Amino acid sequence: MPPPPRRRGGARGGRGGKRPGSPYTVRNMSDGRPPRATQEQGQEPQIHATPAAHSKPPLVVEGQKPYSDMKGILHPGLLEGVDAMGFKFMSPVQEKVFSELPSLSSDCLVQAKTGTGKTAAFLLPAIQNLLSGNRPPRGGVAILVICPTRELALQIAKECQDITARLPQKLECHTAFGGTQRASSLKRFVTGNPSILVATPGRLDDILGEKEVRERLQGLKTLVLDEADRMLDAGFAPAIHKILKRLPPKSDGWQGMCFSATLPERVNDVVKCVLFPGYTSLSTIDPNEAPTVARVPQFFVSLTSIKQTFSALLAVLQKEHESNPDDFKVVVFGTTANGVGMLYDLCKVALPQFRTFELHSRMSQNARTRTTNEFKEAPSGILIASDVVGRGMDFPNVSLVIQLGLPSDAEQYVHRVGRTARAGRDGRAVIILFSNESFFIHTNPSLPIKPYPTDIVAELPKYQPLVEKSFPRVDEVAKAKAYQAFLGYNKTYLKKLRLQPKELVQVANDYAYAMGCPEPPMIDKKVVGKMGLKGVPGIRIGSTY
Ligand SMILES: Nc1ncnc2c1ncn2[C@@H]1O[C@H](COP(=O)(O)OP(=O)(O)OP(=O)(O)O)[C@@H](O)[C@H]1O
Repeated sequence: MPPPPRRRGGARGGRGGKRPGSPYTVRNMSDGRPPRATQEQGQEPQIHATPAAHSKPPLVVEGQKPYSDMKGILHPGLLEGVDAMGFKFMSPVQEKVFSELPSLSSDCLVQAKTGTGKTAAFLLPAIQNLLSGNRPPRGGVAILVICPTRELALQIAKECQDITARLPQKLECHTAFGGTQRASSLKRFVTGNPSILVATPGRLDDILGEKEVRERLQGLKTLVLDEADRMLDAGFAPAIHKILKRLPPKSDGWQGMCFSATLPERVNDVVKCVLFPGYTSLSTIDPNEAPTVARVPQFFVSLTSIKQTFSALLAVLQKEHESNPDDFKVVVFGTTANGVGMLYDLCKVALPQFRTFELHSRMSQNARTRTTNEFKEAPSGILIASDVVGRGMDFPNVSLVIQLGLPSDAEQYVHRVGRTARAGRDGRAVIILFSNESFFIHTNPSLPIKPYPTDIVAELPKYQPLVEKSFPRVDEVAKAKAYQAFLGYNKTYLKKLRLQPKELVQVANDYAYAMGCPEPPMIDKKVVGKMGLKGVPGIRIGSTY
């Protein structure tokens, strides 16, 4: 039985208000210079406006308070700003923050589902706070937002720019993230008047080494950790702690705000570094409910062999397209950047009828920003992506999310699913796992993932010829890199996959055969050593690229 046709946001009727149709620019540590026509390597990235309001139904459900109720609490310029963005009513998390925070400058830990307006829920109180007289001297940063990825930093800065666009006095929002020229952007920052700074941890930590930058942050009023659980996990926590050491001490009284769709228990132990004891904890999620959006039917396809991976991906894409040809904007998540590069090459060859996009950390920042903008504006198409856009990114109208391979944890699964069904729309999600990865479904029973409604596996032989015909046209180096990345990624999950190193190599070799490789690509001796796979039979030592 094919999946039923989907309804998209229409039941809520009406559309959001008008948004300007021209591209917005976000300054990257700049002081308001006009947008560039093209983007040169290392120069300021620009992010385009989310497409005009005609594609954007309101996020709100009946019974939410209108923003007009905030007269006298929010600055009239901010109210005009949100109105121009099409925000007539507060989303539940926005309403909760305004009604339940003891004051707009209170410390808080806030959880709400993906795509429900958390960005405005932290920007509005923080900016209002700044406007109410809590402004540091000229050139000082009042609001610092730290988030995990460059794309997200640009997106948050753009939303900040939209929100503040109608204020009588311009507030400069700067960004700081890697992949852009450090010296010139730093100069713009220290010579500008940056009231708000949106940054990723690596570059922020780096520029805080400069005395002038530290001085700019001495009057900090609000620190926001967006995707707080990610910012405080083992990967980012060391950088965050280093950053905190160079900011004014918490005892200076700055406000701490931590936001995420997922806040696992362990976060409570670490948020103390930015929140005072007694902080307000807010959630719009019932504790017995899964933190995925209820409107997203979620399915899994369990493969008997890794060899079926590619035919399964093509099968799911084609099936989903057949059932909803007019509503087909898809994000496919792979597990590694090189794996994503190869999948993109495959899809480009095998599915020429669709517009395909690729986005991962091995691309230049310019290419990443360009693809982000293009996919935001595309009415349909397939984005093959790694986790650089797994959290926070707001690509309008994504109708389907496919995850190919094991997510690192339940939180990552939830955030990826959250790229669909945003701002009140509907969406679907499918995860494709091979037998050893299927434990993910059983070990996360709270996730509402059901078997895919049709027996995809039985139909795979139909799709195999397309895989076999397409792979000879995919670059051999891309395949070799994907193979190596597959081994490296899965090596870290050996125990969970219930595989011995030798068995993993066999699985990886099957993956290579499925890509049409006559024999497994060679791997450099040093790399094999680093992976801890030295001496494991089945690996071919040598150099492929
Ligand atoms: N009050 C509102 N009315 C209409 N649209 C809104 C409102 N608030 C936010 N939106 C829109 O909803 C979409 C999702 O918002 P946002 O990106 O802030 O979600 P989020 O909760 O931060 O998601 P994630 O958990 O993925 O980071 C955006 O397109 C935003 O412009």
